Amino acid sequence: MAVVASAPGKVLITGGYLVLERPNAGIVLSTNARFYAIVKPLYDELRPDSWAWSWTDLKLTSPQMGRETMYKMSLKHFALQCTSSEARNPFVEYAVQYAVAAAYSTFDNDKKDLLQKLLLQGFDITILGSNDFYSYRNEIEARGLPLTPESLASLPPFSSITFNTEQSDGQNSKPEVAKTGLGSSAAMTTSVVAALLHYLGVVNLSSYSGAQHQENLDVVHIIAQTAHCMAQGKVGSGFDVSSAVYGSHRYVRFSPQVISSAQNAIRAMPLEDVVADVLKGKWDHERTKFSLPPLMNLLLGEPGTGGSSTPSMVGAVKKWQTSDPQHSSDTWKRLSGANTKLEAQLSLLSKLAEDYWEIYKSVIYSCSMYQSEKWVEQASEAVGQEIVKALFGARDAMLNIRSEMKLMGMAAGIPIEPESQTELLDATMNMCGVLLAGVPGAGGFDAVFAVTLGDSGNNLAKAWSSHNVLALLVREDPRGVCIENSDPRTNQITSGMSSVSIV
Ligand SMILES: Nc1ncnc2c1ncn2[C@@H]1O[C@H](COP(=O)(O)OP(=O)(O)O)[C@@H](O)[C@H]1O
Ligand SMILES: C[C@@](O)(CCOP(=O)(O)OP(=O)(O)O)CC(=O)O
Repeated sequence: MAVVASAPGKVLITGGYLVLERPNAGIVLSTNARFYAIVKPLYDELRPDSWAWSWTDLKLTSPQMGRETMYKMSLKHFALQCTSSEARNPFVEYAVQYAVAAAYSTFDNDKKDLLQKLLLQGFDITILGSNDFYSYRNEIEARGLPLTPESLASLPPFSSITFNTEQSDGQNSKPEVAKTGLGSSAAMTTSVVAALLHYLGVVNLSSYSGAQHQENLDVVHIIAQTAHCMAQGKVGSGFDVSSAVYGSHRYVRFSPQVISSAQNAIRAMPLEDVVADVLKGKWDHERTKFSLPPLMNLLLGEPGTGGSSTPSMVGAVKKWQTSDPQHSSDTWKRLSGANTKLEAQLSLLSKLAEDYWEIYKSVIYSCSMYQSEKWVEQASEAVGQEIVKALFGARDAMLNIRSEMKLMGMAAGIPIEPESQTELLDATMNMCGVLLAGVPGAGGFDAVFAVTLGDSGNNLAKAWSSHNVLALLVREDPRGVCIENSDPRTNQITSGMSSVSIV
């Protein structure tokens, strides 16, 4: 029986760079862009001679990249050998090795016998990412379609991915595939780990509540986070894996030493012991409930194509921190203050919505029809004025975040908020019903985000389109990893809009 798991992509709205260091927090919103992993046995029956095998087979299919890769996996130390000429996928390789090792390290002997049988049937894994993870601007332009969300919705689900062809040119290098910046590798790793852990019986992800479910999610998180770090060859803050597992939240990173046994593993320690160690480690990441206040929407707009490579930008910021400790620390303090302020204003707005729903609703809908300079006129009594004050508090905090991030980029010699994005964000923040806008995560040339009030998102999408910016179909969706009932290709899952095929 096939197991299908899915995990969401993310947008980091506050905390870029700072979230790399504890105890700075980042606000990460998960989205309705999801990555799917479908896991089933490669062979329906156990082959008669399989008892003597010391290797099993793994087939990994990525239809969107036109890749089908075959591996042999050692049943002794879970090493993977690629037996086809296709490109390898380190994220999935580590996900498979760590998930299988997690089963070995947690099962008693009876369960290990069953596990052995499952392994001998081989693994057939298919991975699929929602279109929203990838840039389709070039395709839309090539087809002569307008740069609108409707054109995006007309693409078939799980369309082929475009590779960036430009040569890497150091700091401003482009990633391998043309991406929007929603964290495809973290969502991919998490979906594969969740599907495998569920398939092997390490966790049961079918029930969606209670303490047991939280514990199961924590196991998925630990294995996915460790596999993702190993595949990337670096330890980032982990907000992307965390949101792929838990959904939207306020994140404080884990202490990096918690995965040190995995990093030092090559030294002859069996992988199941390494994974047992990592599972027992003191995972101290924090995740606090957080989502956008009611009647506010997240929108993403793609001004260019291809995105920016995060690791080189992080490297440049770290170099600047070492070379100019005084100024960099001052900038980080100011940024941290502005991040905290934005978070506080959004929380206050959620609270005001809870306590005074009717007034909140009426003020937000009124403001959604005007530019911010007219918002003060939309509130007549005390609570309404408090709501408008909080809206301005959030805007001001965002403006401070943007200017500090821009300065940080200039000091570090990288385009965190490049001039072209500044112009776009300023224009966006001046449109009717737009609360705030910014560059998510590491910034650069990935898609920008905006938070809009009421129904003003449609007008913003139209305005963006006239500025040559493609409004994506992505919206906030606070759900984390989950088990799906079926293959998403049979459901025709799209980004919340029905698909009209034009091919
Ligand atoms: N559909 C897919 N099939 C196979 N591999 C994929 C797919 N989508 C993404 N990847 C892998 O994930 C990598 C992108 O990861 P990364 O550069 O971290 O970008 P992101 O910011 O989206 O996580 C790609 O280079 C590719 O190796
Ligand atoms: C700089 C960072 O703090 C945020 C990067 O955020 P992005 O959302 O830009 O991430 P990618 O999907 O990897 O491009 C690095 C980190 O937190 O690991």
